[in-house]
Amino acid sequence: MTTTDGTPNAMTDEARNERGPAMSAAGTAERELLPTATGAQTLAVLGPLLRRHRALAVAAVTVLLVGTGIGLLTAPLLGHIVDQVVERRGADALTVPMVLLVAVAVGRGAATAVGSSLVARLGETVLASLREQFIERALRLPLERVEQAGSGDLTSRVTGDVALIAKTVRQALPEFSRSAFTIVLTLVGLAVLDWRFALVVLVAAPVHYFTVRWYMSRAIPVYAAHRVATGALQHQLLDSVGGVRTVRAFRLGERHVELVGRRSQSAVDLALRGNRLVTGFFSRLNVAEFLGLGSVLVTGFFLVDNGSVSIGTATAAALYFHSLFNPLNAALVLIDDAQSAGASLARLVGVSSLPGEQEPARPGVPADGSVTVASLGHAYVPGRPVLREVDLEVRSGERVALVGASGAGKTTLAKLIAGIHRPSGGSVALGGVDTGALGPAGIRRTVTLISQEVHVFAGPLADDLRLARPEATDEELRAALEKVDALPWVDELPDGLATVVGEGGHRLTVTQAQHLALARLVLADPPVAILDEATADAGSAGARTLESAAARALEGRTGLVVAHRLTQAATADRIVVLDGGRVVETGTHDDLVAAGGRYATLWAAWSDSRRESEEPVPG
Ligand SMILES: Nc1ncnc2c1ncn2[C@@H]1O[C@H](COP(=O)(O)OP(=O)(O)OP(=O)(O)O)[C@@H](O)[C@H]1O
Repeated sequence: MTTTDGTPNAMTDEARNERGPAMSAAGTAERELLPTATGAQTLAVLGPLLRRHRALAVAAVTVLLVGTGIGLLTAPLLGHIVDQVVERRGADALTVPMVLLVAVAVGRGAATAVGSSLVARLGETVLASLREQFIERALRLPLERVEQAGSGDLTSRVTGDVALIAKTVRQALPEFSRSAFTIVLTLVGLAVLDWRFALVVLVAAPVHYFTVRWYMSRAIPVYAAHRVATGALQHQLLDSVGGVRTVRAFRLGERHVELVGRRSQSAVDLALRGNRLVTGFFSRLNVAEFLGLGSVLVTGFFLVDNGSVSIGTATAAALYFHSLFNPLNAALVLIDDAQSAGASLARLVGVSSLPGEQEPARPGVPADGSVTVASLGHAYVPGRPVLREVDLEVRSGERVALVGASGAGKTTLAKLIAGIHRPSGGSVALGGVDTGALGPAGIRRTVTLISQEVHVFAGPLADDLRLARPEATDEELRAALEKVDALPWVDELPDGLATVVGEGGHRLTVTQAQHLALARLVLADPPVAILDEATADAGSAGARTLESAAARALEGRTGLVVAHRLTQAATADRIVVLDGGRVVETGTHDDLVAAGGRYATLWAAWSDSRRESEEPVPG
């Protein structure tokens, strides 16, 4: 199905969820969050992405290695200078090593800058591919799955997790690579000076090893739990703030404050636990530094004493070890960032590896615009059906109004026909083909649903319209707008079709946004269109304008209209009345009024309310 408003329907359903106190109180409590990938699954997704950029990866590693190698010359050069001074060789003997020191600094700086930027580029490129993969899959997730998890879970992955990985890729990854190379090459440099130096440096290694193990075993679950807690908190905030009217109406304020407080407390507790771990981690690293440097100095003393090495070499060894402090600490601290980024990455990959919509091998082709609903039933919550045994036959080109009290199941029926939800029972066929055999893409081509919450995408108005038909010319866009009576106001916009609308642009009224949705419907030109409350929210004058626009947009196609304004029902070919999830009446307006049943009661109430507001009642 297509919603011409293009809104991921999660928001629509948030609004629906908002309605009942039952959900507000309990619905957020037990959500089945979207999955998080295991380490192996994450690597399995990252591997091919990295392989695609092998040349860039090799170039980045080579340049960084060269830069680090050049930097390692600093310590021996300083050691050489110390030897020259000890041997009282005079100032001239220092010229060459000094010039070399400057050359080493410049060479190392240049190579490190180029290498870091190559690593960052590699990281950004891989992240971009991963993000595209994630968004592509997220948009194709079955709506039920997103609803089960709560839209906050998906939103926090798209925003928080992606931002965290991006930050790590930009800042931590280049530094981590530099540090790792420096550590390895410095150890090699120590061994070249004298193998005994390399050996004693390893005294500190067990402390490092156990510190990292101690930290990782505690930090991984804490970070993973922290991200989950933040997702849950974000969802709770969306629920409580987004549903503020319902919360107030049902006096659920205290309950919601308590829920937000509880979720917020659990996020804070986990953050504090993370902080305590970091402090413990650094104290242990200081012990390792003390042990390592002490060992190198004592070894240097004995080696110089027995004449095995010069004072300059011992100095170089001490400088080497000292120069390990920064990269070692940086690399270990970055493990912290890597942990968080790893947890976020696993959450992205978890969504990317969910099964998406399945297209049938040979999708069927609808013969016409007819809609056949047979024994249709649906329950959002198992055991609580909201539609039962609904049978409905809509002829191609017919206009049917769905009428009923609030909660009768009109929107649910509309969504099941549009393929947004999969029915719990029964079947829907479009143009004689079962929706299962049509597949998601086939359903999208056949039905367009316009819901009340029309989303106007930020950008030029023409682009917004072309979402429905990308290849449409400006003339076709204008014709579609004219058909739904929107051309006059579009022509009056500062830049006409090129006017930037939506977030940050020209603000459209509710009626104008609905006009756009109807124009998109005309452009998409599906054989079946469903208008769900499309005119309900526009105020009386706006609603009348939209009613005639909607009637024109439905010309030449099958139209199902969820009619809150019964004037829309009165002009339909047929009216289907729903009550408690069942079809209780079907017929024309005149027949149903004459029958004196459910519809006649609704019509009488509607007419009374209209008379009170002194609007002419048709029919
Ligand atoms: N996403 C959802 N999750 C759980 N229950 C839902 C969901 N959407 C709707 N419901 C419930 O299903 C029932 C039918 O709702 P539906 O929106 O289909 O009725 P409606 O006739 O369109 O109502 P209205 O005229 O108020 O829009 C209601 O009890 C509603 O609370």
